[in-house]
Amino acid sequence: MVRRAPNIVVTGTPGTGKSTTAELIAGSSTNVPMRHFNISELVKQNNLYERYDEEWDSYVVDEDKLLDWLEPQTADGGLILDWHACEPFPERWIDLVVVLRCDHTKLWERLEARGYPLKKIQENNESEIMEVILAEARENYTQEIVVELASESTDELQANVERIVQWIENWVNDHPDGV
Ligand SMILES: Nc1ncnc2c1ncn2[C@@H]1O[C@H](COP(=O)(O)OP(=O)(O)O)[C@@H](O)[C@H]1O
Repeated sequence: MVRRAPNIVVTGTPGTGKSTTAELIAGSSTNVPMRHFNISELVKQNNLYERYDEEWDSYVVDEDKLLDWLEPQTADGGLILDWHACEPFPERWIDLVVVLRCDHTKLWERLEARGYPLKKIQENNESEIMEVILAEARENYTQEIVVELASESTDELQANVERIVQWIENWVNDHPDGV
């Protein structure tokens, strides 16, 4: 199957703005239709988990099941994979990895507003300070496709969406026969 539109990962610590960004990209009026896959929701809806972890109030993803489910979807491209991890996605599927970043004080406020328990806020805050997801992206994908973007204000949100949409259009123009 030929990929006629790129597959993009939008990753980052919870609260950095992945879903907001991905939704806006998918909703942009462009001639390249992109589908937003919120992986956490998708895992719940399709039972792609091993179990529910009560302590962390989250599902433990069955990565084999997730990848088997995603593989046919990725074949013709046009996916935005929105998740707080990127390492499981095979490099051959992916054309761009966007890592969203947010100042840890702002992130703390966003997670507090979301009603996360203190322990979960602290864990995510620390992960953002330690650049865990950025390191994961850099370790697992060729450097040219990894882009780090600050997402701390609505101006930045809008600029990021415009930049990614433009990147998608350029990709399609540069690959008239797909990849
Ligand atoms: N660039 C931004 N500037 C200001 N607020 C933002 C920005 N990006 C996201 N938000 C807000 O932060 C919260 C978390 O965003 P969300 O997209 O759900 O993050 P994630 O999907 O990474 O967990 C939401 O309330 C959202 O409106």
